[in-house]
Amino acid sequence: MQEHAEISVRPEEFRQRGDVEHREKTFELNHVSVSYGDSRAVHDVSIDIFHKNITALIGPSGCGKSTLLRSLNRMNDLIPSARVEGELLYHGEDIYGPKVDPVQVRKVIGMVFQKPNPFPKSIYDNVAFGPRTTGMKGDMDDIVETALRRAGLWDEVKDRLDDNAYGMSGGQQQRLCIARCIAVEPDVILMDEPCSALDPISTGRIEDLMLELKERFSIVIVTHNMQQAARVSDMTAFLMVELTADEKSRWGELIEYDDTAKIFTNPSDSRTEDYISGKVG
Ligand SMILES: Nc1ncnc2c1ncn2[C@@H]1O[C@H](COP(=O)(O)OP(=O)(O)OP(=O)(O)O)[C@@H](O)[C@H]1O
Repeated sequence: MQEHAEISVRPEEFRQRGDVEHREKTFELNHVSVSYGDSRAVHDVSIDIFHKNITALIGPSGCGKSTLLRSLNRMNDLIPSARVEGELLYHGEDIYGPKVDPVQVRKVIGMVFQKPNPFPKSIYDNVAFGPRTTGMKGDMDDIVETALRRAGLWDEVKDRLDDNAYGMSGGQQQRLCIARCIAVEPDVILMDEPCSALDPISTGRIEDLMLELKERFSIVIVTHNMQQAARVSDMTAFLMVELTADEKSRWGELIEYDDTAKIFTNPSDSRTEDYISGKVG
């Protein structure tokens, strides 16, 4: 953590607090909107995202799920036209505060992408990359092994750590990317459709892994797969694309946010029900 950063919560410190296992807020979004240039992608989202929960963002293509996800760790900063409005608090602190270092934010709030994107390096070096870059203390072999174990990959790769990551299967590569993300001990893992490039067996392994990882990390996942959201998530946010009458402008809006069980069995909004039941979408 750089001295000037306003974000003062350290994951290890947060984990040591004994009384926060459930429903402690990791994020508070108050009237968050994200635009690209003049075009609004997500409008006026207010939700709390809870500690050690899996939170799913679902909704039809273009409703702004990925945009909203990227706003949680300032990945949108990397898109020059992107602008975030409203208040986005992380453990009570403004993540867009003027003194916050976005690089530090992305270390504490890691991200796994749709397509596995390992570096063209050895399996070991992929996992060691983050800890080396951030100057993490400790024995590097231990750090790498712990991350690979937590990602459910150790037994498969322990005898080939020097092999190039490109020689792994897609599912293994995605678990390697998860290992790379957790090697720097983040607090939150953002996952943008992490299984969409994977076969059903690899998808099942990642879902099992998510359920294990939430013992330690908060997870926010964008998924097109409603069964996946229903299977793994604790909370679900459903977004939809809204259109102006002349259909010239469109933007994403939050329709409903609740316990996943409620969203999938007894949603409050008929639009959620229509989407979940496949009537629209
Ligand atoms: N880098 C960008 N520059 C300009 N517009 C963008 C950019 N990324 C997304 N958008 C626009 O923002 C809106 C929301 O896109 P976003 O990818 O967040 O939606 P999504 O719900 O994740 O979609 P999908 O499910 O298809 O991935 C869309 O209209 C999209 O065209």
